[in-house]
Amino acid sequence: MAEHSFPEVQGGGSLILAWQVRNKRILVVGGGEVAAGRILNVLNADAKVTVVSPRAGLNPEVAHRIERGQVTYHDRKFEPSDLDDADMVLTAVDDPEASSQIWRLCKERRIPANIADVPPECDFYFGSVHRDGPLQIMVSTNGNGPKLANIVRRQIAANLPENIGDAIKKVGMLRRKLRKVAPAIEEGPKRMQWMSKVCESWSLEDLVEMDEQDMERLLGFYKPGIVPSFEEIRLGDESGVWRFDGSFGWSVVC
Ligand SMILES: C[C@@]1(CC(=O)O)C2=NC(=C\c3[nH]c(c(CCC(=O)O)c3CC(=O)O)Cc3[nH]c(c(CC(=O)O)c3CCC(=O)O)/C=C3\N/C(=C\2)[C@@H](CCC(=O)O)[C@]3(C)CC(=O)O)/[C@H]1CCC(=O)O
Ligand SMILES: NC(=O)c1ccc[n+]([C@@H]2O[C@H](COP(=O)([O-])OP(=O)(O)OC[C@H]3O[C@@H](n4cnc5c(N)ncnc54)[C@H](O)[C@@H]3O)[C@@H](O)[C@H]2O)c1
Repeated sequence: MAEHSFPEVQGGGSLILAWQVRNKRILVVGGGEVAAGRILNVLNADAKVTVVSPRAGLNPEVAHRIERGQVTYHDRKFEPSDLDDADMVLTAVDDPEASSQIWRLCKERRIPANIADVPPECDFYFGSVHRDGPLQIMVSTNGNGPKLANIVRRQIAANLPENIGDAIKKVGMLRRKLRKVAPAIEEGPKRMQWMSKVCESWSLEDLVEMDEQDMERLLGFYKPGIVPSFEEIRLGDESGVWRFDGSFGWSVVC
């Protein structure tokens, strides 16, 4: 029997996920610079954010979010009842005792929490995030060097294709249309194979250029399992691809 080679387990890492917090209630305790960063992160993920922090200690960015009504605000120190309707808690206060009390209460109530500055009291760490439309890249050094996470993130971002976010947007549109054209669960493998071929064979520029009409035309080739090139799609009737004879493109086993 052939010897399999499976990945080695490398313990000591984090489970990096894309946590869906849309409309989840997130409590941020503290209104300083660190809180400002946390608030932006969770607003970018469409959470419902409540901030508890005395007005005197508010950072200008946090004050701006409050003024704009982007968050619900309580002008006072933390009280245990603040946890009553929280799905997640983020603390960023300059008071270690208050931090630890909040952590203990969160544990009792099984609410996931991030306590800034106290890694052993964090259920999850934040990371350094690059965002370009639907694309998000997070770098974590697992508590070893947050500043280095920032530096690595910027280096990665500088080396990305300029139009990657727009290309991903277009692929998202095409996938949603494809699921309308071929909604059956049994079609999953064929859908996935066809989408993979589109992503592999079209350049990012092609994907960015692709308009609604191109998408409709391209989707016309899903049934026979073919992926014409962008040029063939744009040329339309002149390209010959519209009179498909099975001699080009990729065939997908149905
Ligand atoms: C990535 C980022 C995300 C964010 O916060 O959103 C983030 N810290 C950032 C910046 C930053 N933080 C600190 C400095 C000063 C320089 C330095 O110390 O290096 C700088 C640099 C700066 O400010 O530019 C100080 C610091 N941070 C922590 C401690 C406690 C400790 O280590 O014990 C101390 C020491 C306090 C002290 O010594 O007193 C702990 C954590 N900070 C984390 C995340 C988690 C681990 C992430 C990872 O390892 O990858 C973790 C474990 C928990 C958490 O907070 O979730 C964000 C960069 C975002 C960006 O700019 O892109
Ligand atoms: N993890 C990280 O990435 C990171 C980076 C830098 C600093 N820190 C740490 O995070 C903490 C916050 O940093 P900062 O620069 O935002 O501090 P800051 O002093 O600017 O802000 C602290 C905020 O907490 C509020 N506050 C204090 N006690 C409170 C309570 N009981 N209830 C509600 N609000 C309360 C204050 O009013 C203020 O708005 C500090 O402990 C700092 O050392 C963490």
